[in-house]
Amino acid sequence: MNCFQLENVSHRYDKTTVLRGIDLRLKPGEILGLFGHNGAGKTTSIKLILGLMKPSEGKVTVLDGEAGDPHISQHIGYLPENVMFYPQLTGREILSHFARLKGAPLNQVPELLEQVGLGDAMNARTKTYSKGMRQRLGLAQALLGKPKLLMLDEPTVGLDPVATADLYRLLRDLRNEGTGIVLCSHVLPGVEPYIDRAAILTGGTLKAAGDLPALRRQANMPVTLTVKPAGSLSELERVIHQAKQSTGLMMKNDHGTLQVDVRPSDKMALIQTLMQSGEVADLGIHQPSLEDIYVHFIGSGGLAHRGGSQ
Ligand SMILES: Nc1ncnc2c1ncn2[C@@H]1O[C@H](COP(=O)(O)OP(=O)(O)OP(=O)(O)O)[C@@H](O)[C@H]1O
Repeated sequence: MNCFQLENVSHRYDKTTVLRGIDLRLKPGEILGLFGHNGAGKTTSIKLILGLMKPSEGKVTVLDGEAGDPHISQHIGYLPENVMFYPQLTGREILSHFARLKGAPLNQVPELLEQVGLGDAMNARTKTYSKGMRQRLGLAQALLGKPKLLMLDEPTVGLDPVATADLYRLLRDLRNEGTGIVLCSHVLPGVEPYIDRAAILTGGTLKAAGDLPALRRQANMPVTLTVKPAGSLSELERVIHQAKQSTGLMMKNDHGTLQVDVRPSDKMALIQTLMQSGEVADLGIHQPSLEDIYVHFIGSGGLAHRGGSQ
């Protein structure tokens, strides 16, 4: 079973095409990070999976059924980008209301509020909640009924670093219990260890999708070696220049340490040359991070989009 599958999906608002030929799927027990600049098409993709809209072209399958079918929707949890609640009601009252709407057992309510860290505040009116507390209440709402597919649009907005780490840990637990999770965001720092795969959208097109090693291979970005000389820096530079892999190498002296950018396929050979030279006191290897990969795929077009109208 797939939690969802998009097959050659395109979508238009009036005459403007905002998604083009998207192929993407999510398996149970997997966390997919859906990343893209403002206006890339993340929310539109989510709305299609939720069945709030039909795609202009292509097919959307959710939990092996049709997107929007109420029998399917009851197994989906959704945290929208902007959560709003009745200010006069308490967190507990609000969550109980959503539980009734969703047909979820009411005894889940206090349990979930504890789980998201609102145990002490569940009987306070939400007008007294901070932004982060409202976000946690939104998350509790999304978790009602133990969804098989959980879709979170910008879930870390308003959360402090500790709450963000708590959220990611909670998502990992749910993932381990078999929930398929979509984490939709343009906030990348910190998310890398918690996702299984990333999909990078730009201008309505899926630029890349896969786990981090696959994305690294696809991007073929250089690996950076930080090399500390055992003796003189110039001798170390000479060894690197003479190395067979030196074509296209970028080298920079950073306070007496060399930063060397090397193609992934040349990395091991260069490390061997360096170690055999006896000129290396210490060596660090820095793979491109998710943020580096994102910037690589989004490119300057992404910068233009990010400074765009949204
Ligand atoms: N209801 C709508 N009618 C017309 N155009 C829309 C509508 N909703 C979104 N769009 C346009 O579709 C494109 C994709 O928007 P979408 O909200 O899916 O992007 P996003 O990646 O979620 O962006 P953000 O990170 O800013 O939330 C944008 O150009 C946006 O202006």
